[in-house]
Amino acid sequence: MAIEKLSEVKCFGGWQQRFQHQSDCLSCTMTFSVYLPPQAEQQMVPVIYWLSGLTCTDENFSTKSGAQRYAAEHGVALVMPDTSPRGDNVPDDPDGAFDFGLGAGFYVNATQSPWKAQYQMFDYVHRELPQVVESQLPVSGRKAISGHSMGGHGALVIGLTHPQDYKAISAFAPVCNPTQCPWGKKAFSNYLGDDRATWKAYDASERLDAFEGDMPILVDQGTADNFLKEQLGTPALEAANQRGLAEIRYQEGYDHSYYFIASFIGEHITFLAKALKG
Ligand SMILES: N[C@@H](CCC(=O)N[C@@H](CS)C(=O)NCC(=O)O)C(=O)O
Repeated sequence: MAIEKLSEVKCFGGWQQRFQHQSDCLSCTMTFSVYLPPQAEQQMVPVIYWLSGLTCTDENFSTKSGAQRYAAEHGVALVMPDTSPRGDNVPDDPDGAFDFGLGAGFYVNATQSPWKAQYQMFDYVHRELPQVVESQLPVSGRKAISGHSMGGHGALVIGLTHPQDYKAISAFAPVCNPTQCPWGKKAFSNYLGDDRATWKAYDASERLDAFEGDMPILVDQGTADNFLKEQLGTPALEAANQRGLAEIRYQEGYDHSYYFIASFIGEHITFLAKALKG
C-alpha cells in the first residue's frame, strides 16, 4: 500500500500535501490531497473526507475553500480524493460532457460495462482510501464526511449507508434526489443500468427517509444557485427529513460556487469537528 508524496507546502502551521497511489479498487493511479493540521505532529488526528463536485479534481477544495484555517484551529485533517478514476484507458462520456465519466464518478459502484471495471468510487472513498490514509499518515480512524454538489450527494449517501463509520455528515448544495434529476438519471442509467430499483441506494433523500439511526447532519443551500431548481432537489431532502435529523439551511443570495463554500466552510468544520471529538 505504497503512496508517493508529490508535493508539500506549509499552511496555517500544518502541511498541505498531495499523494499518488495505485488504486486496486479503481485499477488506475489516483491522486489525492491531504491537509495535516499542526496537531498531527504530536498526535493522531481525526479526518474529514471532502468529496468535490462535477469537473473537480482533488485540488479545487484545497485551493479555493480556505478550509485549512479551520482544520488547523480544530486539529482535524482533511482528505480530498479525486472525483473519478483517471487515466488514458479510463472510459469517458462519448461526447466529453462534463456531467458523466471523467470528473463525474458520482460516488457509485458501477455495475454496467464498460464503466464497472473502474468506476467504483463508493468503495474507493468508503473503504480503500481510508485504509491507505490510516496506514500511511498520522490520522485516527475517526471520520466525518462532507462534500459539494455531486460530492454532497456522495457524502450523504456514503455516510447514511455506513453510519457506524462516520461521526457526522455535511453538504453544500448536494444533489439530493439524483433518481429524479437530469444529472442523476444520466449517470445512474449508465453506471447502474435501467433497473431503477438499484438507483435508490444512491439517492440521499431515499436514504434519509429510510434511516432510523442518529447522525449529526448539516446541509447548506444557496438561494441563488442556478442548479437548484433543475438538478439539486433540496425539497425532496426536506420532505425526507421528517425526524428533523438534518439541519437544512437556505443561505440567501449565495450561488453554487466555491465563494459559497468558502463563506460557510468554517461553520461546517466546527460542526464536524465537534462530532469527531465528542
Ligand atoms: N462546468 C459546468 C459547471 C460545473 C460545476 O459547477 N461544477 C462545480 C461542482 S457541481 C464545481 O465545483 N466546479 C469547480 C469549481 O468551481 O472550482 C457548467 O458549465 O455548467
